[in-house]
Amino acid sequence: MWRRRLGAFLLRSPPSSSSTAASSCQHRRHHLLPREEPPALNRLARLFTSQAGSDGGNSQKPFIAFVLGGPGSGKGTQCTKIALDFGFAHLSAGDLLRHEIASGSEKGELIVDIIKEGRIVPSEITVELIRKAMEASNANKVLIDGFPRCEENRIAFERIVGREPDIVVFFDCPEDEMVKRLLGRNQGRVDDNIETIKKRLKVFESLNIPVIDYYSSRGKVRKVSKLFCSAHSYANRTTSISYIALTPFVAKLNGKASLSNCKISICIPESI
Ligand SMILES: Nc1ncnc2c1ncn2[C@@H]1O[C@H](COP(=O)(O)OP(=O)(O)O)[C@@H](O)[C@H]1O
Ligand SMILES: O=c1ccn([C@@H]2O[C@H](COP(=O)(O)OP(=O)(O)O)[C@@H](O)[C@H]2O)c(=O)[nH]1
Ligand SMILES: [Mg+2]
Repeated sequence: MWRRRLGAFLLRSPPSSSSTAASSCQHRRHHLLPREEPPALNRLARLFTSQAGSDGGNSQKPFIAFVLGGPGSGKGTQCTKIALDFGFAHLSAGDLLRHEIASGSEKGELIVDIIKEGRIVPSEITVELIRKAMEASNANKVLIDGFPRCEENRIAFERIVGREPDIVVFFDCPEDEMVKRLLGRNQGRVDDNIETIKKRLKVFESLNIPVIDYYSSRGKVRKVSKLFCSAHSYANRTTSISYIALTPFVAKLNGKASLSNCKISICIPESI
């Protein structure tokens, strides 16, 4: 009785309006975030069925999932697990930038200053690093973690790579939880201090949320709700939830035609 199914938390309505793409990284608030919906596993079944017949995995193009969420929302943690379990290549935009810094290049000097201030690195630098990493990985399923950070990033990616993502997984973590996690992350990062964290949170709200709104309006966003993102004592379940966000698509890629092959629901205590 104290348990309920939650697969449907991740299912969103189909696109209801056209894009509101901005041409540059502007500061603004947004109202098109995906809605929470009541349980409806039949909708999941329909979604799966509608995907199963399409060109699942046979095309030359890799399947692309953008993984977004505020700083400290758990993107990297979840991507590592998804990559292991589902055979995705995990490309972290932040790690690619930090790698460039570590290489001692001139570009790296510019990047480190921007990261210290919590600002966004010019699109052409990041997109080029991602494009090269995608090419080098030669993977047919790619998680792009922490990118695009703003509308300008998104537009540059779509122009240069010539693709939209297939889906966008969004970790909607409460701000206080993100701050707590970042302050405890202990990876010696130049940006995990309270001053920079405040700036990063502002940049996330004003520049990254519009990207999520945009993809939401195109029906691509699978949101992991605040409730589950903040459930730190249920880290494994949070992982299961990100599986659910991806499962219909992974099943499509694997060419599986039966729902019984998918992890389509999990049970959690009502209390969290
Ligand atoms: N569900 C969770 N509960 C508690 N701590 C978490 C959870 N997910 C991630 N963390 C921790 O929070 C910090 C930030 O996680 P990370 O995956 O690096 O987030 P992001 O990539 O979104 O910034 C890390 O120290 C990580 O171990
Ligand atoms: O596409 C990107 C990804 C990251 N960053 C910069 O790199 C920092 C760290 O990004 P990362 O994704 O590693 O941080 P996280 O959100 O995982 O804490 C960000 O604050 C930005 O300054 C950026 O400019 N563009
Ligand atoms: Mg990260």
